Amino acid sequence: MINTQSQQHNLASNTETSQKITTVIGAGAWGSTLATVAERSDHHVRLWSRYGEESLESAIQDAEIILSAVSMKGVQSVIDRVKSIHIPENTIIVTATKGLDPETTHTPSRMWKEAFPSHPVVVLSGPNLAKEIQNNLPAATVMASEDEAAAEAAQEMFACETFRVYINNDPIGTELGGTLKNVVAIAAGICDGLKLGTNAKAGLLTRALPEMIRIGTSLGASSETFFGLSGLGDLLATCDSPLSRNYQVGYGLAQGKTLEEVLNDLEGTAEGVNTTKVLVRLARQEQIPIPISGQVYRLLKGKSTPEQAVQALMARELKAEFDDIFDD
Ligand SMILES: NC(=O)C1=CN([C@@H]2O[C@H](COP(=O)(O)OP(=O)(O)OC[C@H]3O[C@@H](n4cnc5c(N)ncnc54)[C@H](O)[C@@H]3O)[C@@H](O)[C@H]2O)C=CC1
Ligand SMILES: O=C(CO)COP(=O)(O)O
Repeated sequence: MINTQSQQHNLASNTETSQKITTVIGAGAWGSTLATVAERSDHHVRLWSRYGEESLESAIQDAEIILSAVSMKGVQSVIDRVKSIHIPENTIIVTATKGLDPETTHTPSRMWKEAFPSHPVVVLSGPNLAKEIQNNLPAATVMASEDEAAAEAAQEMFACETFRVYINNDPIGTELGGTLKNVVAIAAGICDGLKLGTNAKAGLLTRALPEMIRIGTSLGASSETFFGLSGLGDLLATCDSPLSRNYQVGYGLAQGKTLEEVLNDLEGTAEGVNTTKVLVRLARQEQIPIPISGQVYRLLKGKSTPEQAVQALMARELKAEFDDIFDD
């Protein structure tokens, strides 16, 4: 098992000549887990950490796939570092980060594609709580790319008995499903922390999905993708599990803790905190209604309490369930 972020590891044996090489950048919870998964699939895996001794250049040399699993705040600097090294144009870049860039509002796959326009870029996203996968429990995920051959190569590289990998051709939808559900997971944690019950939770998640779809389709995603593993699938996983860091943030806020206190106690990264801020900016720009995410935003900013957020959502103007259903 991989248990340190401070070293670069060769996870497979030294007989790398006949094996395909995957380099995983970022040895946090998700990067370490994905390195273990690729090793289970019998590939040669290198796990690179910024704290390790091996240079990035040496770690990515001859890699067929470079997978980035760093948190959002590290994406641009990792891109810049990889860009300073020549990588052949057939090297596949896989991004597993679930976040939005606070400067540009762009997704990680868009940032990678802008930096490497000639390289195939694949998004990995799905209901994938790292701890369960580390414990070898079965899970399914999606590799999404406009380049089918690249998605298939990544699928083959990571699929194993306990990790079932699907492919699709909607990278932006796949990426936004996994990213936007982190905001909803904060709301779900609040809902459970306040003990609002099963009906409230079902109502919350069901009404949150159209918010995700409205934003996603405005950015070019297909609405169908949000009903797949990376959308609805990841909503179900993250919004119902105390393993989720985003859920833990909401749960802690519902206990009356401040955001600072919650984040101090948290193990790892809760991307939903930053994503909420970027999402609200995006929604304002595009004039897209996102009432649930908007309440999460107010809460994170300290502008309302969890109880006030619930009241505000329940007191909204009454409306039809689906837009335009009574139009001719
Ligand atoms: N942990 C999980 O269950 C899952 C996490 N994800 C996503 O994967 C991403 C990473 O999550 P975790 O591994 O859980 O977070 P983590 O907090 O455990 O690890 C983040 C990693 O990013 C690295 N990093 C940050 N800035 C960097 C920089 N400038 N240069 C190089 N490395 C840098 C850190 O050193 C650390 O190894 C997040 O976007 C998260 O949403 C996706 C699916 C599952
Ligand atoms: O994305 C995840 C599961 O698919 C992990 O969720 P958290 O980042 O909330 O822990």
